[in-house]
Amino acid sequence: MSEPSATRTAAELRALMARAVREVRETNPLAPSITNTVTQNFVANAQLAVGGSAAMVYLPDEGECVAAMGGALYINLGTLLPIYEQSIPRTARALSAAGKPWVLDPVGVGIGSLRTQLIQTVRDDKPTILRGNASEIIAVAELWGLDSAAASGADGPRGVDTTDSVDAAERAAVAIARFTGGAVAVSGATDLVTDGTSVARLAGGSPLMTCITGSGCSLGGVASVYACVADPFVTALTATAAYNLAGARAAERCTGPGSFQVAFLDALYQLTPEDVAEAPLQLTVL
Ligand SMILES: Nc1ncnc2c1ncn2[C@@H]1O[C@H](COP(=O)(O)OP(=O)(O)OP(=O)(O)O)[C@@H](O)[C@H]1O
Ligand SMILES: Cc1ncsc1CCO
Ligand SMILES: [Mg+2]
Repeated sequence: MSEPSATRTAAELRALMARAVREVRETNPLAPSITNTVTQNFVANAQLAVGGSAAMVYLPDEGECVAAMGGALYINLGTLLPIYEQSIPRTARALSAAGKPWVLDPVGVGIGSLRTQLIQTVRDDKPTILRGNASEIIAVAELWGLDSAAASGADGPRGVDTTDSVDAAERAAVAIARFTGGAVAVSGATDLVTDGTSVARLAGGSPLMTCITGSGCSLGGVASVYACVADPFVTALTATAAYNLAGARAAERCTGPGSFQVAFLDALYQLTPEDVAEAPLQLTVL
């Protein structure tokens, strides 16, 4: 994995994004997951489509085992089971102790007490990449005490969906990235990715991505594949750009959500390093 430098230009980042896409296709890295039962199959298929390898587990010792085995891990809180009270903290601790990259998707933060408890428990294990929709990112910044005003003007998640705009989550995202030392990716019509030093806005995708379940979940899974070969900011940018391109292309070839999902996996599979390097990306240094 390459080390991040302080601040990089858009051209430097684009070259590293292309390298990440190429390296994943050449090395087929394993990025195991503890993820929700709704979208598990789609997450695994998206990881395979970009050239990675998937393995989904549930139990505490399995989480620790795959944390040692994989290049990076994906933890998604979408559908919690009682055993996750042990599996998720033990896996996050193992990752943090081993210095392994991992991606956290705090799906549905606010539903029930275990989700809140788990997000608070893994705070100091510092996910390398926090990925979520705008309402989820705002809620995590507040739960972690990083932006006490974050949720004051926010509407909050509605189940697993956002009610807030990506721009409304910028301050929360920057605060989280500065705390973790990693990257935060906020999804929406135009996505926002930050490492706490720079903020990138990436346009593209399709509104059809909100008509199928798991675009966001699988984006997190694909990010964990790129995390096996790239630093956090490059990882989050690469996955986000890949999704925006594949979403836009799939929308041109489909007749509705069902055929969109199939076309989307095909488009992910067909993406080249050059495509990703040329994706829309607007960079601002803070
Ligand atoms: N209106 C839109 N136009 C274009 N792309 C979009 C739009 N809304 C979301 N996307 C894209 O869809 C993907 C998932 O983002 P979204 O914010 O829907 O995630 P999510 O709410 O976590 O999804 P889920 O929890 O269902 O997996 C991202 O790649 C994002 O860029
Ligand atoms: C619909 C749904 N419910 C719990 S997880 C999930 C997948 C999208 O986040
Ligand atoms: Mg989601």
